[in-house]
Amino acid sequence: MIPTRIRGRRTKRRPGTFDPNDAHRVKHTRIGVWDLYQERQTDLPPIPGSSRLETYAQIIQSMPYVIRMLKDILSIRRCWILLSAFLVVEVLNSLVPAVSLWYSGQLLRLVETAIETRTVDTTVLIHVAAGRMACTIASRILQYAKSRISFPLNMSIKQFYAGHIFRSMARLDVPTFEDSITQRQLQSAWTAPWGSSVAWGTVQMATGIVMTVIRLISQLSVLFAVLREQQDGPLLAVLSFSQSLFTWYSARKSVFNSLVWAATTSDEDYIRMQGLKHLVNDPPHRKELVAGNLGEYITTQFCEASQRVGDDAGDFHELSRAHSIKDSLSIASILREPLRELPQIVFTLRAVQKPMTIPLSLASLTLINQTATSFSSTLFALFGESFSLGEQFAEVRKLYEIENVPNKVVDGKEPFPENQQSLRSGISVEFKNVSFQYPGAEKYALQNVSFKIGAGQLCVIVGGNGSGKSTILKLISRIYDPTEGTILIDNRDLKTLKLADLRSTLSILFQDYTHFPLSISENIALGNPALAHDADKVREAARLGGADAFIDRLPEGFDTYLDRPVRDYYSDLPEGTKTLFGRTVDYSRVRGAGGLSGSEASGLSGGQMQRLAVSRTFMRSLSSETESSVGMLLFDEPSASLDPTAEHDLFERLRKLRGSKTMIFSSHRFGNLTRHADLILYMDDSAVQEEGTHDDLLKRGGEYARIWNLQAKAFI
Ligand SMILES: Nc1ncnc2c1ncn2[C@@H]1O[C@H](COP(=O)(O)OP(=O)(O)OP(=O)(O)O)[C@@H](O)[C@H]1O
Repeated sequence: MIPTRIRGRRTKRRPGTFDPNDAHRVKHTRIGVWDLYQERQTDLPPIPGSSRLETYAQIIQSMPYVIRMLKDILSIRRCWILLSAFLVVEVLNSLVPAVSLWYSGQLLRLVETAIETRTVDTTVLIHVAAGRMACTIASRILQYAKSRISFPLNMSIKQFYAGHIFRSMARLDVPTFEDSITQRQLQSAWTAPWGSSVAWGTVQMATGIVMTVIRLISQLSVLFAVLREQQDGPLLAVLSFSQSLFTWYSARKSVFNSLVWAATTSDEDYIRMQGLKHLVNDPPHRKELVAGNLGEYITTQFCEASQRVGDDAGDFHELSRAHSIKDSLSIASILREPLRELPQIVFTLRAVQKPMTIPLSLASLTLINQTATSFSSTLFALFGESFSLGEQFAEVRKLYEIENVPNKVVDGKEPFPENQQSLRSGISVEFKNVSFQYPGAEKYALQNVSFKIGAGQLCVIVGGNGSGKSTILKLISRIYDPTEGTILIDNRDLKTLKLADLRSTLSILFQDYTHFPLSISENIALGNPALAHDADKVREAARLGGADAFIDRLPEGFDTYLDRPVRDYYSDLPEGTKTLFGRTVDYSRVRGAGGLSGSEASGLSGGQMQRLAVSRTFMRSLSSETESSVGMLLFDEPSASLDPTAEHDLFERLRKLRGSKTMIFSSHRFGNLTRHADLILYMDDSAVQEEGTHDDLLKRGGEYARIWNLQAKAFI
């Protein structure tokens, strides 16, 4: 059990080490996918709160989505049983205060009879007193049952919606994903408070409000019936209500503490899920995700991993909270409530013994006092909840609307290519008066650009920084659409072609390539999801990309995670603890803070990173099974971080392996590549200034020739 006792002080750092394997001093607990190690006799700090989501919309507008959400929740396995049980427990729970009040009224009546007639029915007295006690115990047990049912219900709902959101996000293109409105929408759907889901929060809030109303009405009816004939009732009620308000306010204060504990997970599927989540969530990966047609594959992978892990796949703090709830039904906690009631029972019994000396109004006071405490806090909760209901329903609407966010790059209808075999001899591409502005940018990245690259040609685009080279490659792969002009692929308008078909015929290495927070093997394999499980192909691609040698030197080889997407948790470790769970302890992090951290340093050089990216491209374009599915290879500065030998080797391999497919390079460097090019486009100021072969351009004596001579002289 994780103790949750709250203490208002921080423990002092002390010398020594924290060794999770020291069974004498450290206790191990398994919580879902997490292993928690606690120094004995220490507590886990409570989890800090999180902010409310900002939304403003009408309940009516969101109602169809709320109904759909309910249908979805009921369709989840086990959920309708859990939800029914949850509702039954909630209804019973909200009726308990009224029943309890009724018993108190009966006690009052007994006192009244005792004063008037000097007699008491002992059997009824015992019956009523026992009933009153049973109510408090029932209330505690119902609360426990509620927590136990809520947890699996929440987890199932959360898993369901994680898949839903993941799918909605994976299908978005770059301009839509970069759009700030879409970003906000995704953010609110993905990051719910306390790791719970919007859907579960809505269920809780809606049932909470209904139950609060039931509780208030039943309490009020019973109180009215009981106090009908009592004098001084209103005055006593006002006094009691102000007292209970004060109690309610002061009970809200809490303090945090920090003690020695650490938690880690070694669940492969959970770690991978977090990696995939980053992949779909982080903007730097979006281009490759879109161009690589990875959406469907990673969604399947995520859902499969999610299914394998099941409900254990939770954030550490969330699971630990549930774990502490599970163990919180102690004898002391059951007795606490009855003990609080004891004074009233004792008072009543005394009233029975000496009816003449105790004024009846004192008994009424106790009753009203007690009711007021629960009544006022319930009423306040109701106010708070009804204010947020509209907001919460709007969250549900957003949750469903993200699956309908239209992509800005509109899909074409025509299949491509007509003949798969034709890809072997490459694809032609033509720009006709193309101009392009990045969303939100004032300047044109391309202005009135026209050129034609024939099928099977090797084209090199050269030019200074910001001249528009990368933009040409992004437009060919429809990461963006031109603002003006037309692009033809094999003489067909690019926009009419099915996006998935088009992208599967292209293999692109972006200049600002990213690495996914997954294993090295998967980083390469995602170049071609169809062959992702073929370890030999992955190794071959790594060899062609010049990455196999350094990967083999890594302790975990191809299984190495470049960025471990799941962090370890620890708090107040003794200073001597340099490593934990085989990894370096990072003291700079806020200790015990929840959520996903930034990435761990991968320790690879820029050149090694680039080799990995090139390997991914090889995986896509040069595996024999898929040879015919790629007809054009696009490389944006593939050798920027490579040393001269590695660059030379890479170009040789690329030239040999491309066969007769079209290949386009973007480069700053003039030389090795440009001399072999069928076509050179020299770009400057967002436009193509010169075009032709190396010899043509040298003869022409323009800017290309000038820069070539400049570079050649530098090596003399
Ligand atoms: N995502 C973007 N949003 C806004 N402007 C952009 C974006 N990407 C590029 N630009 C701008 O568009 C212009 C062309 O950029 P592009 O990346 O095509 O140039 P480049 O020739 O590839 O440059 P480099 O050689 O430095 O890679 C530049 O002015 C650049 O600042």
